[in-house]
Amino acid sequence: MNDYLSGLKEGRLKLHSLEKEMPPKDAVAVRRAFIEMETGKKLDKIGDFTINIDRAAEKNCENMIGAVQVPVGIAGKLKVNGEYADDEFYIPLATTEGALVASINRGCKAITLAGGADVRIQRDGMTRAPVFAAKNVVQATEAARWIEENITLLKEIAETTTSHGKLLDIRCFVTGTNLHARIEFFTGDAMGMNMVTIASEKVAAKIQEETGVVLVALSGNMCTDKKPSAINVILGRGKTVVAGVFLPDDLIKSTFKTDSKTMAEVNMKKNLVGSARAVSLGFNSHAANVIAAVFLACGQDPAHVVEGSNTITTVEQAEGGVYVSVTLPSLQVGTVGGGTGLDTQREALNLLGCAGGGETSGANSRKFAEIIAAAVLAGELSLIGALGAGHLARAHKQLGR
Ligand SMILES: CC(C)(COP(=O)([O-])OP(=O)([O-])OC[C@H]1O[C@@H](n2cnc3c(N)ncnc32)[C@H](O)[C@@H]1OP(=O)([O-])[O-])[C@@H](O)C(=O)NCCC(=O)NCCSC(=O)C[C@@](C)(O)CC(=O)[O-]
Ligand SMILES: NC(=O)C1=CN([C@@H]2O[C@H](COP(=O)(O)OP(=O)(O)OC[C@H]3O[C@@H](n4cnc5c(N)ncnc54)[C@H](OP(=O)(O)O)[C@@H]3O)[C@@H](O)[C@H]2O)C=CC1
Repeated sequence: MNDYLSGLKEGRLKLHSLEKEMPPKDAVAVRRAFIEMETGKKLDKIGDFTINIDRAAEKNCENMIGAVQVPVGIAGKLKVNGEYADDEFYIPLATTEGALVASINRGCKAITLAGGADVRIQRDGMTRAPVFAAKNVVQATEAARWIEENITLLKEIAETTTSHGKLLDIRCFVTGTNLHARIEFFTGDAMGMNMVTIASEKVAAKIQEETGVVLVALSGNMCTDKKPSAINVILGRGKTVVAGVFLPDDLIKSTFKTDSKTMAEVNMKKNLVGSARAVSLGFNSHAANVIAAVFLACGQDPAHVVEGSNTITTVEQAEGGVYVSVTLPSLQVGTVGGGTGLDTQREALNLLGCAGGGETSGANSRKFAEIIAAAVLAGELSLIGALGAGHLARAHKQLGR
């Protein structure tokens, strides 16, 4: 250990090269000891964890020194009436926000008593949008036309890079001399960002070769990855999912201590008018809370909570109750790849019955997406109910501090 520490101190060794000198388990320990030595801060809690270091240090995290732990709670059972998820589920939620699990749990109870959440996937496609520079608007337009006329050729080229990915469509956007090509792929059970980025590089090279426009950036932000954007709301990204449930008046009263008129009014004035006045892209109460908690528990890319937060919630009064729905235009999830292979995250996915590849390609990631949409519906119901009953502050006083 001391030799390595002095090597790091003297610059003979680099922190990120330790895995070349020793097994990942030792490299992580040496790196942590060096940081403790340099800073004088103890890291023994960060150094105490159970996930497999070999996998994490090689595939998920460079310069690894340990892991932080986030408490995982359970909500449910939650009955989901989906095309891929058709069962009752316990939902794993990683969070530090007191009252969140209780709230989602309450929503799950109401949904399950009401017969379950109906869930459907409207669209399934992950996107990458390279940007090209043209000499003038004529060349930009001609290149866009060439792309649209040669999608079959570009599809063949893209699919030489992946056995699971399928190119579905390319939409071109010309802005002056800029050409953005938004390429959409079916990515099976993977969330797909690495897959589509690798495939898009080959597609972009062919476009450049055939049309003379010059690739400026493989991601030109019209994808749009990890940023709020209207394009994802309108065209979708990842999975576009809709979930709904009818709640009868007696169930609203017994579970949420409020009534249908109040829930509809809270939704209209808060989620629709309030969000419009704020020019928010999220017309919901706290979809991001549910998505973040499931994402952390199940090894998803946490930055994709941004896209999930553009959910739209509706509450409509109907004969004898309310019909409540959530629409998630861009939910990006995978059950293989990324962080899904880490031991604890895989266990959480396994609890939902969707770890790994599905029986047919994409079946597991779609099942997972349907479960998340139903859980978002549960969270929305409970928070709207709590606001209607005037219980939000009380709940967080009792459970969150
Ligand atoms: C806290 C509750 C659920 C109490 O709700 P309640 O109705 O007063 O409690 P209850 O004792 O009558 O229990 C009803 C059900 O709630 C669940 N429940 C109740 N307690 C627990 C618990 N300890 N652990 C697990 N589950 C619990 C459980 O399902 C229970 O049924 P049971 O199983 O007993 O038949 C309710 O007041 C509530 O949901 N409040 C809202 C809290 C919330 O949604 N917070 C979200 C985070 S806020 C935020 O981050 C976003 C925000 C607010 O800023 C966004 C915005 O701008 O709107
Ligand atoms: N590169 C980028 O720009 C970005 C990367 N990311 C990161 O990308 C990672 C996720 O990328 P992703 O491509 O999902 O995962 P991986 O890069 O881990 O690749 C998943 C691979 O698994 C293979 N595979 C095996 N079984 C299946 C199956 N049933 N369905 C689909 N694929 C299967 C596929 O191989 P094959 O293709 O050969 O069929 C696929 O390419 C995350 O770590 C995320 O943080 C996030 C945003 C941007």
